[in-house]
Amino acid sequence: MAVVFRTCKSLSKNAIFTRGISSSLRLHSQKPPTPPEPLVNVDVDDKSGVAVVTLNRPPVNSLNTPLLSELKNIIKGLEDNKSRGMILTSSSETVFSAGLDLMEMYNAPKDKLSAFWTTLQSTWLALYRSSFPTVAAINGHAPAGGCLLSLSCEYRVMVGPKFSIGLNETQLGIVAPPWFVICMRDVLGHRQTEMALTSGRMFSAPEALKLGLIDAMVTNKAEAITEAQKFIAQFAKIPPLARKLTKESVRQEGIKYMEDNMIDDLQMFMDLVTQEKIQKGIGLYLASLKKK
Ligand SMILES: CC/C=C\CC/C=C/CC(=O)SCCNC(=O)CCNC(=O)[C@H](O)C(C)(C)COP(=O)(O)OP(=O)(O)OC[C@H]1O[C@@H](n2cnc3c(N)ncnc32)[C@H](O)[C@@H]1OP(=O)(O)O
Repeated sequence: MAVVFRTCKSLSKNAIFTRGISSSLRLHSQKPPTPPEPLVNVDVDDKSGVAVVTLNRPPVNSLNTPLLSELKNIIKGLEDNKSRGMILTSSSETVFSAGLDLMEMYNAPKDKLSAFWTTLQSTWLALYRSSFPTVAAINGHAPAGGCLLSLSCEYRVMVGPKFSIGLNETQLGIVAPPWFVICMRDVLGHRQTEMALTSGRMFSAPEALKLGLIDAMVTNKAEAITEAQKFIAQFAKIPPLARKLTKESVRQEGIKYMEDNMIDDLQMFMDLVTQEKIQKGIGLYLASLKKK
């Protein structure tokens, strides 16, 4: 495996300016700080050209603006490099992603909320319409936004039996936006989507397999990656342009929905998330998670 690019912008400045007592600017030298761990890692296999993209925001890979931005940049980089495929997974041993970072939505100023949602929209669109084959290797729990990322890929392999997956928004008193619904309907069909979404049900991996919410269940991450590689390998002889255009055609409803409704969708989110009772609900939910 060769690392092609890392998205972490290292804090390479080794000097800072501070304002002293005399108000004059002084230059202090200091040791270069250790660069923070990238929020998303990418490793491309030299032989197959397939990228393993690993969410890396402990403890639960909750999706905040910087992580989503990094993910979007990586997908764009893979597009530019005519990637042969992407496997999305997690560095955690128990959580694929806990979904949207609730801290980003709690007591946040409007400009931050807006930047958060628009980053989510564009990252989702980049993943959903990506030209290369995509597989989620779901090696842990995948509630809400974690499930959305998985549904946006073309194939889902999940480590089971103990992890769970689903769009649980209604259980939290919030509403899954229409593009979340489209993503689930793409995979489950109308009736099962209605049943799953109205109850906000989380499915164990075996239940998800039976329903078709995931395509395969394995017992560990290494097997998940191997299965994902096998899925992608079947496209080796399919002309990439024909594949890309066909995927776009099949996914046209979701793509068009987002392209035509970005602003309305943002407005819907802002109207909902800024309501007092929603804020109270998010606060209580966060407190219940921390109390566990
Ligand atoms: C109004 C909005 C309108 C429209 C938006 C609709 C779309 C929403 C989509 C979403 O994605 S909303 C997010 C929904 N996510 C969840 O319900 C998942 C909540 N988390 C869990 O169920 C569990 O954390 C887990 C099963 C994923 C993992 O369990 P475990 O390994 O036991 O970890 P902990 O629960 O102890 O969590 C560790 C740590 O992380 C914090 N945390 C967990 N999830 C989130 C999150 N989504 N956002 C922010 N922070 C989260 C948790 O509070 C713990 O914090 P500590 O400070 O105690 O370490």
